[in-house]
Amino acid sequence: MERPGRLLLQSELRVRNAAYDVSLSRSLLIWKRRTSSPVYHPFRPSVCHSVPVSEIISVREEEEENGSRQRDDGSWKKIREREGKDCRQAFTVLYVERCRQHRWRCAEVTFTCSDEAVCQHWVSSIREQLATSRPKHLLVYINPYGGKRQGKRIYEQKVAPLFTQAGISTSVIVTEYANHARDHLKMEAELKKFDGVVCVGGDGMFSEIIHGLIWRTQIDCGVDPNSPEEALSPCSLRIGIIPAGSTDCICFASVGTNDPVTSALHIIVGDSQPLDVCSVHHNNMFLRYSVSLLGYGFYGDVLSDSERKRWMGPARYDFSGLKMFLTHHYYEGTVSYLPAKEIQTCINFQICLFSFVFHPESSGEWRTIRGKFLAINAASMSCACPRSPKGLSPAAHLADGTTDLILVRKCSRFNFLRHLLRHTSKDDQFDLTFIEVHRVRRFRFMPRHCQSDSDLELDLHENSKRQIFSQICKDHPACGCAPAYSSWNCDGEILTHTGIDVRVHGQLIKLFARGIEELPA
Ligand SMILES: CCCCCCCCCCCCC/C=C/[C@@H](O)[C@H](COP(=O)(O)O)NC(=O)CCCCCCCCCCCCCCC
Ligand SMILES: Nc1ncnc2c1ncn2[C@@H]1O[C@H](COP(=O)(O)OP(=O)(O)O)[C@@H](O)[C@H]1O
Ligand SMILES: [Ca+2]
Repeated sequence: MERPGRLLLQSELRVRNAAYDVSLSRSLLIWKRRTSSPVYHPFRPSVCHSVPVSEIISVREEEEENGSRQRDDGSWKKIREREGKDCRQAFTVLYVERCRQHRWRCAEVTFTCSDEAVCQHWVSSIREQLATSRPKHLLVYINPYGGKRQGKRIYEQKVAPLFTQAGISTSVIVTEYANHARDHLKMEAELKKFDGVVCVGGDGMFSEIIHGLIWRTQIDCGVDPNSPEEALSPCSLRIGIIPAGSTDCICFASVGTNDPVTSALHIIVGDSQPLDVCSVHHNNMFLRYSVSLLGYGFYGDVLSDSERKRWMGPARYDFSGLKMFLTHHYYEGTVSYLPAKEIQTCINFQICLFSFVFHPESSGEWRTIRGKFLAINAASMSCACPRSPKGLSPAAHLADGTTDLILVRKCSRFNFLRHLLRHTSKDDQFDLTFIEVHRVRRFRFMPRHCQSDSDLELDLHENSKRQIFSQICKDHPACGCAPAYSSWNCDGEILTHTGIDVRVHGQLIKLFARGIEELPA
């Protein structure tokens, strides 16, 4: 248990008619049952409770009348005074309770005191301790069409009541078209009025929010958002994600679950988790930002194919995933990357599996790999999601200024299936001869048909053969000859260019989250 530190308040209060010693410090609220006899009671239920002050959701005053509680709206006070009943003051503390799989729920405990002044002192003391780093005014964007189209209902039924309880005021915008939220943040939103932005939707909706917020921040700070070499200014507003999409991997990988109530509670207690953002350029022209997966080949093809099946809801990804697995296309190209240099081996192996602590500014030399790939994936975070609870790159860090470049070389369908299946089990999906993983700060990709003249000359002979074949293949799709290009899946959006230059901007944004907590053994 955490050490309580200097006590701010200590009283004897009652909980469900039993006497408790209750104490408040800057870090903990503790209530300990008073035992009338010193005799040991082996069957007595837990007698000492403690809650970190940082995990108290709110406090409200109650009035207790002969055991039956009433909310303090004034009306009861008058009746009580008139009738002179035996009344005591009470207050209720709402706090975070941990459930299975990183889920949080709201629990409550009501303390009764004999003295009204004592009660008020407790309420105001707890409220004073809650003041720091918690948001008071939030700007909420809801995508009503994400995932199973439940965004609006999820927000209204599960999230809004908690915000009200915690005294948070909100401005809610239900989007009317794609990029509505992005453009509102870019041009209209009065950001000074808010302590954070809430995104109700999936990864695509989150992507809209960060594009709006990052662009706006650069303009406000006088930074050119289009330049690939410029150091971008970090965004000061934190972003909360209420999961209501199809994959929800950004929420899952930063909170540990895709549960709207858990997310709402992380927002209320004011958690803060920095996040790396990749900028993607093509020939010095800005294309997009990415925080989760940038995937060429398999994941690009799955996304392109699934967009036409949006009516299927989240199941479209499984359908297209199976289809693209069977299609088994591979793509040729050159990947170059700047490795992140390790400076210190990770001490705690249990947290970081194979990982090291990397110095984000250090650099090695650019390295180049040419080959035939089923997939080229850059995971800037683990990309854990319900489909793959450990994610595409289980040891990726949320905010270390690096991305994990995963190269899946051309291999048999059987081997690719082994790789895919390992995403869902404890087996290491990288421990296969056709997989390579590099932790990088920057990388480039060039599909074979865009390579330089000298490269092209080398390939000329093969190329002309290929062009003839690709014509034949259009007419005879059954021949199985692979197309030359895939597309990039950039956090669930399709990129219009295949040759890209990617750079990681360490800790460019912040989430209302705390990363995935280690579960007690
Ligand atoms: C055989 C089982 C294989 C399971 C392999 C699962 C790997 C899943 C890794 C998922 C990484 C997700 C990264 C996040 C991407 C999102 O940004 C993005 C957008 O999300 P949004 O719609 O919420 O806005 N989502 C996606 O691009 C979805 C990717 C989903 C890929 C699913 C692939 C399923 C593969 C099925 C292969 C089946 C072979 C079966 C043979 C018998
Ligand atoms: N009101 C709207 N109408 C149509 N599309 C929208 C609207 N609001 C947002 N979008 C777009 O919907 C897409 C998918 O949203 P998202 O919330 O990520 O759901 P999903 O996880 O199902 O893909 C995003 O690209 C986003 O830009
Ligand atoms: Ca990272």
